[in-house]
Amino acid sequence: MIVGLTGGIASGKSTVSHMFRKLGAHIVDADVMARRVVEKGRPALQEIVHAFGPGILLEDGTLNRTKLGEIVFREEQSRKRLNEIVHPRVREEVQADTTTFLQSHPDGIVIHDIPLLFESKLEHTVQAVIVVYVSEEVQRKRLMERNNLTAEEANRRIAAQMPLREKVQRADYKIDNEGTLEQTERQANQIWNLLQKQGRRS
Ligand SMILES: CC(C)(COP(=O)(O)OP(=O)(O)OC[C@H]1O[C@@H](n2cnc3c(N)ncnc32)[C@H](O)[C@@H]1O)[C@@H](O)C(=O)NCCC(=O)NCCS
Ligand SMILES: Nc1ncnc2c1ncn2[C@@H]1O[C@H](COP(=O)(O)OP(=O)(O)OP(=O)(O)O)[C@@H](O)[C@H]1O
Repeated sequence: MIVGLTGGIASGKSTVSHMFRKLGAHIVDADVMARRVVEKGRPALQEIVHAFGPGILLEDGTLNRTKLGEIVFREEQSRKRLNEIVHPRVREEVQADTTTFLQSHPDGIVIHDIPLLFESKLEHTVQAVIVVYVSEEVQRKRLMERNNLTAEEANRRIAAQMPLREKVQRADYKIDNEGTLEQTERQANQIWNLLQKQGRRS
């Protein structure tokens, strides 16, 4: 069974995916895949240099993620260009990892942690979608603290995604991550039990 886990930037997807991992899920993290496909020597990195210029690399030849982030969260066209380079490769890696896992664990639950699941129209690739949500105020505060951003920078990143309330409306399961980690974990446990029942039925 494949389940999508999504939300807004800094709404708590990684926090929740760690909880599901502890419960026994196999997690496929799109952010991890997106880092892997742009490592030194990979064709996507060459394409990024072609599109954004050699100044987008650090001295050691790896991607300057801070600089690229500043560009793409400011300019929609640049973001689209980067997405065109990175997303098809991330999709391939997600699929390959999932196939390999399910071959050896046919009854396992695979969770696709994909921040842009709805934006990229990937709902049809999963059997259920879990959305992790917080209010926009808490989202901005946690994002500013985690990434050391100004309110304006954080707002630009939030605006680069579908509004979180729209994602909540499309969810099969919702996790309110505004409270304590214990409160979040309780919701994750309940959903895990429901997913196991759903898996046995299908
Ligand atoms: C712009 C980049 C270099 C910034 O790197 P950085 O290390 O600062 O951030 P990181 O990759 O950890 O992403 C943090 C969060 O930003 C959000 N985000 C990232 N890319 C995008 C995007 N293209 N559009 C909207 N939101 C995005 C996601 O919520 C993600 O979880 C990087 O995010 C990137 O390569 N983005 C393009 C690939 C992508 O879309 N990744 C997201 C899921 S596949
Ligand atoms: N319930 C909570 N209480 C307090 N802080 C939290 C809670 N959940 C998450 N955080 C913190 O909020 C920040 C964002 O959480 P996390 O990294 O899990 O979000 P994410 O949705 O995976 O982010 P991204 O989209 O950027 O990958 C982190 O610094 C995390 O430690």
